[in-house]
Amino acid sequence: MSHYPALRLRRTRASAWSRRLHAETVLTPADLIWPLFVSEGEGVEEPIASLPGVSRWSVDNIVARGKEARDAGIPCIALFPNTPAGLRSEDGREALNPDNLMCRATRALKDAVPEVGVLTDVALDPYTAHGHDGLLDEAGYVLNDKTADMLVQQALNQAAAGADVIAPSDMMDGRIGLIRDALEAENRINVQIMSYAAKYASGFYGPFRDAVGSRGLLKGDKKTYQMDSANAEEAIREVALDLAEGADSVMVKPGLPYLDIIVRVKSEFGVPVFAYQVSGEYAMIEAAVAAGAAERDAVVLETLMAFKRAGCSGVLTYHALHAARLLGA
Ligand SMILES: NCc1[nH]cc(CCC(=O)O)c1CC(=O)O
Ligand SMILES: [Mg+2]
Repeated sequence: MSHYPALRLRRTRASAWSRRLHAETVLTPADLIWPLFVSEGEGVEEPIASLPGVSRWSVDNIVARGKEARDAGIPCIALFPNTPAGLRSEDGREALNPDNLMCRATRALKDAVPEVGVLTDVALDPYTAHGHDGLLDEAGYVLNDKTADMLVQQALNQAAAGADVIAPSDMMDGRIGLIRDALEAENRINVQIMSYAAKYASGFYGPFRDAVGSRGLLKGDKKTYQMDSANAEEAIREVALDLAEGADSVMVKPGLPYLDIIVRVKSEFGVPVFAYQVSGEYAMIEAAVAAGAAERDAVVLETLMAFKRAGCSGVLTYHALHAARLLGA
């Protein structure tokens, strides 16, 4: 082992070509999943105040975004609906409607840009009148098994519309195995499941709840089903169960505050791990940029690289299109 002055770690950093040559991690457009919010109507773009730069789009405009994704080299889009108020109910049954917003957007995307993957969110919160991810008992507790039965039907509904990846974000116990069995029974053997396996009850979801219209409806919090930020061992158990039940990949969410969880999951299981850089994280970056405290391009790419360095296969990020264009297809 040589020492200074023979050993100088700055030597390989001295020029751009050498920094590129020595980079341990790469970030490309292929690492990005772009979350999009779907609204009713035609030709509609609805900006979301708490998520500056992000809009809800009607199905026709979602197709246009799909083409942008393809052209920028983004492999996959994630869809979330802003269900019209009149279609929200106690049991969220609109989630099972084969012509709901998600299914229409999925069909339109698979029709127009089949080469882009479509990942659909399985959870009832965009469809319930109370904004929770499942069915409530009289005391307001989210019922696990009855909710899981609904989630299975919701997943089958999305798969029938053409979803490539089913992504349950509800945190009910046992739902991955139930969904996998149901997909097998319908012979949808190549539909993937990306489990939101370690999803924390977080203060970083606020702008998302504005985007899907559930913030004003939500009573209480989601701490009886989403994880406690104090816990890491429990995240390992969640991931182990979802993998045993048939998940193809697992997600950690939110992103940057939970990089330690990503590292542990990756080293423990060696499976594809994804991070969701959530709405509040996006909003923090945009607020810092607006305040003149940060330069957007630099912090966007730096945070996305952090996920790759931690071991992620990819990242769901509202900055996906911007980042993909910076990186070049
Ligand atoms: N099923 C709910 C869901 N799916 C994705 C997000 C958050 C994503 C984001 O903040 O960007 C949430 C919010 C919540 O759990 O209340
Ligand atoms: Mg679980």
